[in-house]
Amino acid sequence: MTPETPATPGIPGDTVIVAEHLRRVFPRRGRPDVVAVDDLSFTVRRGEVLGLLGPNGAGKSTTIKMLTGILVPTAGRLEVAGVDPTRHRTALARRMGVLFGQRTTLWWDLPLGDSLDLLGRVHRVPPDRLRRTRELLVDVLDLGPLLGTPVRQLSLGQRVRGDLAAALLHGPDLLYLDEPTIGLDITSKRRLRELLTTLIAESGVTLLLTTHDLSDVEALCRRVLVIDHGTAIFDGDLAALHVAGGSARTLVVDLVAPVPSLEAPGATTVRTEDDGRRHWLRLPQDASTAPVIAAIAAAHEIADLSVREPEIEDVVARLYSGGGPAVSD
Ligand SMILES: Nc1ncnc2c1ncn2[C@@H]1O[C@H](COP(=O)(O)OP(=O)(O)OP(=O)(O)O)[C@@H](O)[C@H]1O
Repeated sequence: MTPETPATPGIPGDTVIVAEHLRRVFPRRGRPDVVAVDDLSFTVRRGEVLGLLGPNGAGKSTTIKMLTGILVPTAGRLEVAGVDPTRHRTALARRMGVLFGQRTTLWWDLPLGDSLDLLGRVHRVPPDRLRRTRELLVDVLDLGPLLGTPVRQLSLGQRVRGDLAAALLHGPDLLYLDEPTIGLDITSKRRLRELLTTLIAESGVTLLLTTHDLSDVEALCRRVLVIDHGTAIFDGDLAALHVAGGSARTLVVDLVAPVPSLEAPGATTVRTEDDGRRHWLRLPQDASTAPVIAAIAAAHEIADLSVREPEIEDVVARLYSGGGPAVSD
């Protein structure tokens, strides 16, 4: 494997991934080709945690597969740790961990422990280091009681934990997690997120995560890349995502005496119910509710009120559909 970092002018030296005008087409016999990834460009710096979001079929898994070298791009340029992943797949595999939540990389018929040992040998991890890392992962992922169980007998949550151990066994500094929490119960999800949070903080790993669970993104990612129809429609941090999605806070006001419409400076009434007793007012996400509440209270007797923060789900859904501002109701 050649250079560690890309020598592309204008790209910071700690950049680990460079994707430029990436395209991947799947030809189909007798039917139109599928353009899974289309003119996708982005960079990732060392230690960054990037959430890859997009609706079903947007091209997220195809992108991850190109990054790992499993799939060859039809066009465009891809550089991972300074090399072309399809030409240096084996060398990159030593520093890369991959988890596909929907399928296992473990041997189906082998006990989990044997699978892990075998993988350690495949990656040529020195025995001492393998033993230490294996012990640590077994402890943190609570795999002890499962080591003797054939992978096919593990529950989904147990299997994903086993797969995560497999992905981390050789100490990768680049981690691709494709839907790691899919199908997990709330407790397993929380544990996995906590583990990843610790890993990110302690090891400085670069992590690319695809998920449909936006609470994964809120828990783990600072930056998100939203893909739709194979191309990037947003690249930035979570705060910018709210701005791009037209996020709004919603003030729900219950009045003692009904009014047909409620006016307040800085807010727009978006809904009225209960014969004019309950009103929904929308404010920009960064606006203070205090002056709006004060203005309403000066003119009306308030029975109750609540503020609803925008849901990231609504914001992202708006982006997918290219729609207007997100309003929580
Ligand atoms: N091997 C293949 N042959 C033909 N078409 C494919 C192949 N792999 C993926 N596709 C198509 O490419 C498009 C992108 O698929 P991809 O799996 O990358 O999407 P995704 O964003 O990961 O979706 P999801 O959220 O549903 O997992 C889809 O239309 C899919 O049907």
